This record gives sequence, C-alpha cells and structure tokens, in this order.
Amino acid sequence: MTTPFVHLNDTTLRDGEQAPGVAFSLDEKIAIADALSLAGVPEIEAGTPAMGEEEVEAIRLIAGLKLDSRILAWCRMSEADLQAARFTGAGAVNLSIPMSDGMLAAKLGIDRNEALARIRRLVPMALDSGFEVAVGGEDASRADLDHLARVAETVAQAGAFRLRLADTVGILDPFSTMTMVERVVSASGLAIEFHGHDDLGLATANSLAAVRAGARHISVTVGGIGERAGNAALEEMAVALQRLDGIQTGIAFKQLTPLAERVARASGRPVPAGKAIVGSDVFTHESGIHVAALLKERSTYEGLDPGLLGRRHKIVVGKHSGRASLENVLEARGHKLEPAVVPLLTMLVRHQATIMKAPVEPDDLEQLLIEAMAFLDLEVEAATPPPVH
Ligand SMILES: CC(=O)SCCNC(=O)CCNC(=O)[C@H](O)C(C)(C)COP(=O)(O)OP(=O)(O)OC[C@H]1O[C@@H](n2cnc3c(N)ncnc32)[C@H](O)[C@@H]1OP(=O)(O)O
Ligand SMILES: O=C(O)CCC(=O)C(=O)O
Repeated sequence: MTTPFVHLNDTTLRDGEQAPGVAFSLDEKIAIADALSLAGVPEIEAGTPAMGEEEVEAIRLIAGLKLDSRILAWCRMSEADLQAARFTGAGAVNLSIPMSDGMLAAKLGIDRNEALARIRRLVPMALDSGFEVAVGGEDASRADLDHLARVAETVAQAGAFRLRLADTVGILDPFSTMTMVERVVSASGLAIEFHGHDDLGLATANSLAAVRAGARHISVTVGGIGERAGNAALEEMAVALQRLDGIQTGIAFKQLTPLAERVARASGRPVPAGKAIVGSDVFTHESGIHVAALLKERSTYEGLDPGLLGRRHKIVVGKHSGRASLENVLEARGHKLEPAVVPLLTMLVRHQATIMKAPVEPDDLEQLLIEAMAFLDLEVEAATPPPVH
C-alpha cells in the first residue's frame, strides 16, 4: 500500500501578503520562496501578475531559481491577467472565478452559465500558452452544491488539473466542509484543493476535514498569515496530517521554525509565543503539576515530540511552580532543597514572577533560596553530588 500524500500549496507570497500592511520586498520574496522549497513545499503560489511590473518581476525571478517546487501565478479568470502571467515564467496559473451567485452578480454582473462559459474559454487559452492550469473557485462555501459539481465537470473537461474550493469568508466548520468537498469529489475525478480562512479559528480544522472528505491539495501559508484572520498554517497542516492521519506532505519539519521566523521578520508580524508548532513556548512547561509528572515520564504532558521539529522541551520556574520543579533546578546547581524552606521559597518565586511578568531564572532562584534560608535561619546545603562513573 502506498503512503497517503497530501500536496500543500503554499500561498504565503500571494494570500499571505494580502494580510493588512504586509508587503514583501523583492529580496524577501525570493528568500521566502527559496526557504519554502528547501522545506519541501511542492507548490508555491508566488503572486498576482495583474499587480504590475514589480510583481511580474518577482515571480519571474522566483521561477528563474528553478526550484523543485511548482511555481504558480494567481490570476482572475480574464485575458488581461493571463496576458500578464505570460511574462512571469511561471509554469502554472490559477484562474479564479466566483462560485456563489451572490459574488457572481455583485462583483461581475454575470450568472452561473456565463461563469461556466468563461471557464470553457479561458482554461484552453491558458493551456495553449503552455501553462498547467488550475481553477480557483472563489466563495465556494456560499455556492450551490449542484453548481459546484457542474463547475468541477466543466473544469475537468476544459483540461485544468485541479479545482480549488475556497472558503473565502471563513464561514465553514469541519462538518460543512466535508459535505461540500465530498459532493464535488464524487461529481468528478478532478483533484480538489481546499482553501480555508481562519475567521472562526477553524482554517486548519476545516482543511483536515477537507482531506478526510477527499481533497488531496490544501492551501496554506507560513504562520497562517493572510487576508483578515489568515489561512491554514503550513506548519499546523504538515504536522497535524502526519500526527493524526499518518499522511505525508514531504515537508521537512525541522525547517518549519526557521521558516516561520523568516516570514515573521519579512512580514513584521512576530511569531506569537504560543503559536502551535513554531511558537517559542510551545514546548516549555511551568505548571508544577505538569513538571512533577514530566520529570517522571515525559508522555504525561507531552503530546508532540519537540525533537521532530528539531527542538527541545524546556522547564521554567514561575508563578505556577511547585516543589518538584524548584528541586529540579536547584539540585542541578548543587543545592539540596530542605522541605522546611519550600513554602517560603514558593511564595517568593510567585511574587517575583508576578512582578517581573517573566519566568524566574536559575540564578535568581538560587538567590531567593539564599534569602529564604537566611530568613528561616537555615544553612544552604549542597546536594549529594551525583555518582561519578
Ligand atoms: C479572495 C481573494 O483573495 S481574491 C485575490 C485578491 N487579491 C488582490 O486583490 C491582489 C491585489 N490587487 C490589486 O493589486 C488590484 O486590485 C488589481 C491590480 C488586481 C486590480 O486593480 P484595479 O484594476 O484597479 O481594480 P480594483 O482593485 O478596483 O477592482 C477589482 C476588479 O477585479 C474584478 N474581478 C474580481 N474578481 C474577478 C474575477 N474572478 N474575474 C474577473 N474579474 C474579477 C472586479 O470586478 C473589479 O473590476 P472592475 O474594476 O471592473 O469593477
Ligand atoms: O479563487 C481563488 O483562487 C481563491 C482566492 C482566495 O484567496 C479566496 O477565495 O480566499
């Protein structure tokens, strides 16, 4: 049996850059594309040629790197956008057209039949220009399911290799995502991509549901940056697919943290400390109950092995520390922790952590121990040194 594989299409350089205020320079775009490819991302949506010469040049330079990843240019389903894409050197285009009646009417003043006619006209035109062609179904989550099924048939007949179902305004949950994707997958043999938005904090969950419903391509961005609340995060999808469903994506997990930091610098959006997979604190433990158990058996409070990400777990002392935690740090520094001093030392630690709004560093903990012992008129004792082998 072959190992199941899901193809991640990274759109950090297109939808990621649509996040308010994010604007990558040419050098940053190239460096991010290079880093994405190094991380094993099979497809990079590199930009929107219709934006003008600079964007075309950025995509052209990225395509010129001859990376292992497919380089795709995002276009509206229009001749003008396709014409701009011809100057990029990208091997693939995504031609986007709304799927919902509301968006077809309000934005373009057309109906479903005209949308199908545009697909029949533009896809072969793009194929004739030598592109691999994918179709972007904008606002699929508010579209009629019968229409989506007809679009999928039309897209397949026109010769495109994939249809993207976009939850453009982020209104799906995992159940409604499955209903939509299952319907379209069963209507055609076409490869389906799901493109989630995180307005309800469900982009990754919805993308996982899409995979369970048969989508084999998922749009992601590094750190989940993107329009409004952003997209499904590359790092979350890659790790969750493997951890939960045993699905491979070809992503080198150890590249994910440096990649997130690179994109954070270029976007001006620092990685939040608690951001899943790549945040600085997601393998750090402070709570006394957790640390006491972890010191006996890691699996008690460790759901994901940090070594997979090239990281290590860390224990810090802070407001929520208990005896085992203090003892662990102090014994490593050669001190024996007297039971009589634990209540006062714990109180001092809580006080300092609250004032400093930060963990208590080992040097400071040692100092607090000395103060507590002096207050209690006790002598600081050295721990029994570990046996020498
Ligand atoms: C859901 C998404 O993420 S869609 C992708 C969003 N990405 C972007 O907007 C990229 C950045 N955009 C830009 O730089 C500019 O908007 C450009 C260069 C693309 C277009 O700029 P302008 O020509 O000045 O148009 P403007 O931005 O005012 O309006 C967008 C136009 O695209 C049209 N349009 C929108 N979607 C489509 C579509 N799928 N197919 C064809 N035309 C479309 C709109 O109807 C509107 O046309 P109009 O000017 O005739 O009303
Ligand atoms: O039509 C597409 O390619 C999807 C565009 C997009 O980013 C979205 O709808 O959220």
